[in-house]
Amino acid sequence: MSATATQPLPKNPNALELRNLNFFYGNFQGLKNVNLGIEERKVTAFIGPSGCGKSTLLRTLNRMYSLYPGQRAEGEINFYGQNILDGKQDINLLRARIGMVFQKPTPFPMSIYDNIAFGVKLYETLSTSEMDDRVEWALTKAALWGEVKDKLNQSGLSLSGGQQQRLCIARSVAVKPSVLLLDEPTSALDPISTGKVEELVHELKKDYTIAIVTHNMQQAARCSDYTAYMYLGELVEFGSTEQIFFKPSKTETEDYITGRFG
Ligand SMILES: Nc1ncnc2c1ncn2[C@@H]1O[C@H](COP(=O)(O)OP(=O)(O)OP(=O)(O)O)[C@@H](O)[C@H]1O
Repeated sequence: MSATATQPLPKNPNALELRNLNFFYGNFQGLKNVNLGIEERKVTAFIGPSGCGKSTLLRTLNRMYSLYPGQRAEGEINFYGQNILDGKQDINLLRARIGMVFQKPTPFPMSIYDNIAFGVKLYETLSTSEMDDRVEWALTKAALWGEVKDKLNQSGLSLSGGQQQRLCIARSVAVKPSVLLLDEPTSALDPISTGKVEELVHELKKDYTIAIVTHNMQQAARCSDYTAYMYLGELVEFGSTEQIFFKPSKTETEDYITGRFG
């Protein structure tokens, strides 16, 4: 037997490393001492019952919370070695490098083309033809180009829900992030659109590190390489998706996975 057949594949470096991460909504502690590494160019899923802190955790990863007074994070979130919680971060640049897609599709009330170009213009000065290329590239990455290439001047709001969500993914991808945070990206979509977004996640992980919050256990099992099970603000268990689903080491995880929770 060759050596490679018995050895685990080498891991990619971690894009993000959370160390003793605590998060507070005023006096309420939403995350409790979370430690976790998010591997580069893999999909990490966050699962757990409603209110366990999945979205809170995702929102700390690009400091989305800092838009809201009274919310604060303590500890470290090292993004390729740099702690993004320290005061020196350029938040706009950080959000370009760590993009986020929300549960409900949120296209801007502008054309499909401008939905993509708008964010790019904040960070780069491109010629018209370079911008055309970037728009096509991002829409192709988001598996939407074929459906919209003849109507780029139509409003983004004229698209179906599933198309709008892929437009939002294209918008994030267009600024060439290294990490994509997806917060229940398919919960407002029908099964066909959900399937398309899941295929897209699979494609995108070749180039991007992805963290996805989902309520849908099958989705976590289908899409992710790693799964984190959270409960009451704590990270209960983290491991390969196969291990978490087939050999969870904690009873709490097993109860949740098998539907015995609650
Ligand atoms: N703006 C806020 N102010 C105060 N508490 C909040 C706020 N947002 C969330 N929380 C609380 O923080 C905890 C974690 O919420 P969070 O939205 O992260 O959970 P979740 O696991 O994503 O839940 P769901 O699956 O229902 O979306 C919950 O107890 C929630 O009530």
